Amino acid sequence: MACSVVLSSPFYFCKNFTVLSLQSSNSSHRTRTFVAMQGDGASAATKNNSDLKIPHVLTVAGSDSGAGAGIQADLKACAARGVYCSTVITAVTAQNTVGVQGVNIMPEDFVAAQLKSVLSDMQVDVVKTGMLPSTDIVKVLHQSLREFPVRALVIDPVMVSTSGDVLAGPSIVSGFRDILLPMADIITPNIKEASALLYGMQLATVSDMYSAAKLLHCFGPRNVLVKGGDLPDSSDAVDIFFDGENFHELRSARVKTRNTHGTGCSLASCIAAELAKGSPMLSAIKVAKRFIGTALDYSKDIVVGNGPQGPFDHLLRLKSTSRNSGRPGAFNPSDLFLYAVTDPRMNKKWGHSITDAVKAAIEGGATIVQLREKDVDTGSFLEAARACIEICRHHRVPLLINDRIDVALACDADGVHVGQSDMPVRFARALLGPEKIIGVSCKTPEQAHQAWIDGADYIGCGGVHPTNTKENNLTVGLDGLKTVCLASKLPVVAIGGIGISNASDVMKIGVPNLKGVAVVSALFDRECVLTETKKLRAVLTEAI
Ligand SMILES: Nc1ncnc2c1ncn2[C@@H]1O[C@H](COP(=O)(O)OP(=O)(O)OP(=O)(O)O)[C@@H](O)[C@H]1O
Ligand SMILES: Cc1ncc(CO)c(N)n1
Ligand SMILES: [Mg+2]
Repeated sequence: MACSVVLSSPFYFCKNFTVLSLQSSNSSHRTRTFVAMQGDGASAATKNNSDLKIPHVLTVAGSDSGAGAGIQADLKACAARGVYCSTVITAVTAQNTVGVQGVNIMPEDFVAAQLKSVLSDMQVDVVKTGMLPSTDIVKVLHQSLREFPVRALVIDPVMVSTSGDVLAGPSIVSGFRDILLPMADIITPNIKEASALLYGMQLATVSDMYSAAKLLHCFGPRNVLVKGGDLPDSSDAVDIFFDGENFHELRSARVKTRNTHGTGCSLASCIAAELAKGSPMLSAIKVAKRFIGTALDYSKDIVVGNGPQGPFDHLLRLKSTSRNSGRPGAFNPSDLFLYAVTDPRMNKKWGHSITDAVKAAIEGGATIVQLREKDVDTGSFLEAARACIEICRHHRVPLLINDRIDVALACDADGVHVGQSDMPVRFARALLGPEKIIGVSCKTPEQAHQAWIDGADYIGCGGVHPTNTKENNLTVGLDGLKTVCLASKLPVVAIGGIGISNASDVMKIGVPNLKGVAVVSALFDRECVLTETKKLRAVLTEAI
């Protein structure tokens, strides 16, 4: 097969290469796979309670000691997508953000043993392959899949790492082409891999990617996704999908980051995960691509390692430092010391914008801010919250939202404060996740106990004294406050009718988990919020 023929005419190449024989061997395999798939599904339903079955991807790939790509990326991607992932390790690489320092290939009989262990026992839905470093391993995989058919096969024909290190030598290319591609439901080569599979065809443009996708389809996979992450001079991340009939050009904004190591492995694993959940191919690809883009964006500034290409964060937990600069991190009970609660009527009365009021309170010494924008429409509340969050992040002061979980989520606030008749804490926790701060108003030891059980971070106890910000509010007095503090396993902030004149008495009740006072009028129903906050701060500092 001459290279020049491939390069000069894709169509001619398809018609004249071994396409017909590939397709016929392919379709016979397909039939087997399909029949097996039907049987597999039926037996799964009779053997097990299928409702309890978790979607299962088996990855057959190499280990990356740096954990950005390979088996480790596959595990993280599947975990992030809510799918069980088992692993057959084909090679162990010594690898970091600089490159690949060593490769130790597993003996093929031990790869076979791993495959048998997993496939004979567990109900694997989808097999995804990554680094397959020898033709013998490719053959072993082929044999295992014939013995234990699965619903779908995703082949990521890993050959060269982005650092330029060879992960599967040129001898593997024919193994991919002749053995695996005809079995595949989808193949996901990057530009270099597509080129290698196509005998060195140059891929420099999106139009070349279209040609490559069509040519690769001739080798027998049902679907082809040519990934353009490494396409030079492209402001978008463009991938070309071809299902044998139609093309889809999938574009997303290219995230400016060094942390793209493992995008290919992760994309293929996400596709496998979505297929395992039952998605059709194109939706699986779209979900997977969006997931990679989000994860890259989320972790674009994290720094792991000193080399040119770092890993990204699949679990969206290691937050980008630029986006979250100033984010206060885990809840610190001492943040309750001077707790400022906003009030739109007071701001209106004194001609203060919400942002000016919040800024002044923080500059005066407030240690946490709660936006309590009653009777304000949702759009305006969100707008105010987004503006305030910038100020709070800048000063490393947590911002909480009163009542509105949706607003807190939309503006990525640090948490919420809920009342006894608002969203119950356990539901708020389920919606907000483990890291957001949740405070709840409590008047009794029973409520304080429940708050602890439900997963709140602090309680607000009051009204300690009568207040005009809450009508018909039962006051608990200093004694009631003390009783609740003693019963509470959570830190407490006192609220209700507290100001410069009585804050000291409140703090002096002498219970260690009373961490501070929350105030509305004492700061915001004043002409100069900055001055009043400074004065209150001085009183509180004096009292402890
Ligand atoms: N900077 C980026 N911003 C957004 N998406 C990207 C970026 N880089 C890659 N992608 C996307 O990530 C997916 C993987 O593509 P890529 O071409 O990087 O694979 P790969 O080279 O096999 O990856 P690997 O680094 O694991 O070898 C594709 O959907 C691609 O469009
Ligand atoms: C083990 C392994 N598999 C795949 C890749 C491709 O990113 C890599 N760098 N390392
Ligand atoms: Mg790449």
